[in-house]
Amino acid sequence: MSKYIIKGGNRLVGEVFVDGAKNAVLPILASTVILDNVSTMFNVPNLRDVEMMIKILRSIGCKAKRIDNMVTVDSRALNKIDVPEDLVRQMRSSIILMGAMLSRCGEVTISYPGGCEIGPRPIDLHLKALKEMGVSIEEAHGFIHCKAEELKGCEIQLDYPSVGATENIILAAVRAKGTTIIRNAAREPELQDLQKFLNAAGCKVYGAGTSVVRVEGIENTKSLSTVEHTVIPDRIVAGTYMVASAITGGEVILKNIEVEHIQSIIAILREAGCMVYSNCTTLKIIGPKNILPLESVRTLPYPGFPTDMQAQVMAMLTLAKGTSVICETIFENRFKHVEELVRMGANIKTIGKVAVVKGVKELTGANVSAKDLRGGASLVLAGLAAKGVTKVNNIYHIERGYDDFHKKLASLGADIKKE
Ligand SMILES: CC(=O)N[C@H]1[C@@H](OP(=O)(O)OP(=O)(O)OC[C@H]2O[C@@H](n3ccc(=O)[nH]c3=O)[C@H](O)[C@@H]2O)O[C@H](CO)[C@@H](O)[C@@H]1O
Ligand SMILES: C=C(OP(=O)(O)O)C(=O)O
Repeated sequence: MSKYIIKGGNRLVGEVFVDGAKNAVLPILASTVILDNVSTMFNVPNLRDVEMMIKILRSIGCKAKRIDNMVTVDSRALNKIDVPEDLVRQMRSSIILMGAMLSRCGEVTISYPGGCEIGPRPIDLHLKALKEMGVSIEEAHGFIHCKAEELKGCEIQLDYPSVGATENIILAAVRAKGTTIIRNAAREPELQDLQKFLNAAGCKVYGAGTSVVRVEGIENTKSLSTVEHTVIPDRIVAGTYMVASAITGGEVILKNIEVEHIQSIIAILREAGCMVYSNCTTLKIIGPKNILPLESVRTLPYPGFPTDMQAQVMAMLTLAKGTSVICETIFENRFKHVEELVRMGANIKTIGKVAVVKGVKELTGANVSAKDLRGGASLVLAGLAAKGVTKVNNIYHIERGYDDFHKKLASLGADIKKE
């Protein structure tokens, strides 16, 4: 199994291009099945999860082709309603095919999804909403069979602004009879990108990015057209390179960002002493001489500070001049990186949802293991600043979400290689 070998201590300097967002392109790829047409996506990152979604689409009869960062999906020949279990179990986003397939075929059999093990990740909100839309659901032997004679638009009040549930409901609703209103919808930017893609094809989705989304169902698919869509930049990848600059006292320029999407990350990094200058699509971040501790970092649904940046910011705070407190409110078990950071000399104590990080003078290189995607990225960041050599094992987790991570870090001056 591959690993990253990092010799820490280099200050990162230079420019890095931020690729398209994994969490935007995955639901968009799933939604191509609804259109019964040809869709072309640009700025598609080369990631394990994206390749998995493309494999799933092919397995149900779609034709999908990648040329560099452009992916074309022709969903006209879709001919199966069973989504293969081995592929579905490899990532979380596969569950979004439930809404998409219901829209296209009125029926789907799918297993429970996989993805990062960051706590229990139920799909009760997805299923409850689909039932309200007239879907009958049978669960047995780890499979979910959904069928709807007719999908009915309705008013759905989500108990929690779940990203995946909001996406699934939107996709089920675009071809339902009547109008669907989702209240307490997730407001993440990836939902706005999904809306943009769907509406470019002729769907009628309004309000994505706010907590009330309205979808007017289209009964005749003949009115849907082919789409060309450029995926939004990945705000979490951007945040990760920002921390790479911060933790090494570096000076990094990020190209292809959407500054509005990363305001909460910018705020946290400024509080930690970084200098950040930006316009809409480019940002420069200069790491501080001394990282300042943060009294309270709390992960929250967008526009709050993202849970997907918690581990990376924790890596940075292990070297702060003082004690920081991090509260993880989204996932129940998203501190698996802590014991690995401790191996590198970090001083971190966790009690339930809270981690207390006492800054240490230096981290030391160690043999560590990625347990999930962002936790894995945090170990690489820690390795960039640590004294000596860090080996990060199980990097297949990291490759789910970062395109050419080691090459991009190396181009900024990091001493990192993949073996
Ligand atoms: C592919 C993708 O886009 N993944 C992102 C998405 O995951 P995902 O869509 O899985 O995250 P959700 O917003 O659904 O989950 C947030 C919280 O709600 C809970 N929940 C969710 C659904 C449900 O039916 N019942 C329930 O209890 C989850 O267990 C979790 O505690 O949003 C998360 C929160 O920003 C991010 O960390 C993930 O990177
Ligand atoms: C948790 C993540 O992804 P997923 O929801 O696909 O597991 C993530 O991107 O950090």
